[in-house]
Amino acid sequence: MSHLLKKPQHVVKSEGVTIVHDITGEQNNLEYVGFKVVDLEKGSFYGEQLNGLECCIVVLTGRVDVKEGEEIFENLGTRDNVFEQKPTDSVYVSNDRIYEVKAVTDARVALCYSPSSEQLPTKLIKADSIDVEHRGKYNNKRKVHNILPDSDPSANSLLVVEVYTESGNWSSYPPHKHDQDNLPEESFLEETYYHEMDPQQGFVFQRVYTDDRSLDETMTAENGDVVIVPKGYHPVGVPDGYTSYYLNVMAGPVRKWKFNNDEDHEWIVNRD
Ligand SMILES: O=C[C@H](O)[C@@H](O)[C@H](O)CC(=O)O
Repeated sequence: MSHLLKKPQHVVKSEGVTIVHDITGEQNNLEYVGFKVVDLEKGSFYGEQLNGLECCIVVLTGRVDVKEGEEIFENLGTRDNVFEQKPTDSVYVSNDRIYEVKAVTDARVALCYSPSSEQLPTKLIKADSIDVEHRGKYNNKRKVHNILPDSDPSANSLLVVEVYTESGNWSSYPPHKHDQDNLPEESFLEETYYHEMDPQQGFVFQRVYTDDRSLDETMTAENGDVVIVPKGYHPVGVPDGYTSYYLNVMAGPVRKWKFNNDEDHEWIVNRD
């Protein structure tokens, strides 16, 4: 199995709290991006101190309260299943703060981390404030919820989006990369993909590859899997009959999403 593919681990942390994915610290081969998925049973709590990291708490499913200092954001979340395709609520929490999530219902949250040293205000990113973007044509149509895009100055290094790709379509396509710290030509952003499938037994094909093919991994990502993108192009293909969801976390030395398409496939974009 590719070293870039991470299967759900489901580690019980405490009563009612299960760590589905923990891609942080030693087990993380990324320098900028960290990622966790946590399942919370109704009434349970999960919290942490953010030393030198900022975090975007994305309420994937269910309802939660989020507390940071004197701030309490209650009954966050808009959906019981990501495939309701409604934007959801998120909370941005900056470095050196302590937050706590309480599950109002059974819930699944994504914790998206990146380095931060200039403490910024805690911010509720309401579902109804999310920019919904329709990209692509022919068979590369996809819908993007821009949760923390680089146009939003609320974070220091973190970028978070979620993407829906319908049956028979491709996304992150034509293949593009953002692995050069060379602005204004290209930015260097590591990336993670948290995948879900509808129906659940579905899968997508994801390739992660570089121009010189020194990295060239093609993976089958199933429901709940995470794919790590340290560098290179990273297209996703969705088989007929299934809908793909993924949550992207990106971060690097500069908080700018400036990518370049694989020249071999640039023609895809230029069709009428
Ligand atoms: O670089 C960003 C990620 O590859 C996805 O967020 C991608 O841009 C989504 C898409 O436009 O298909």
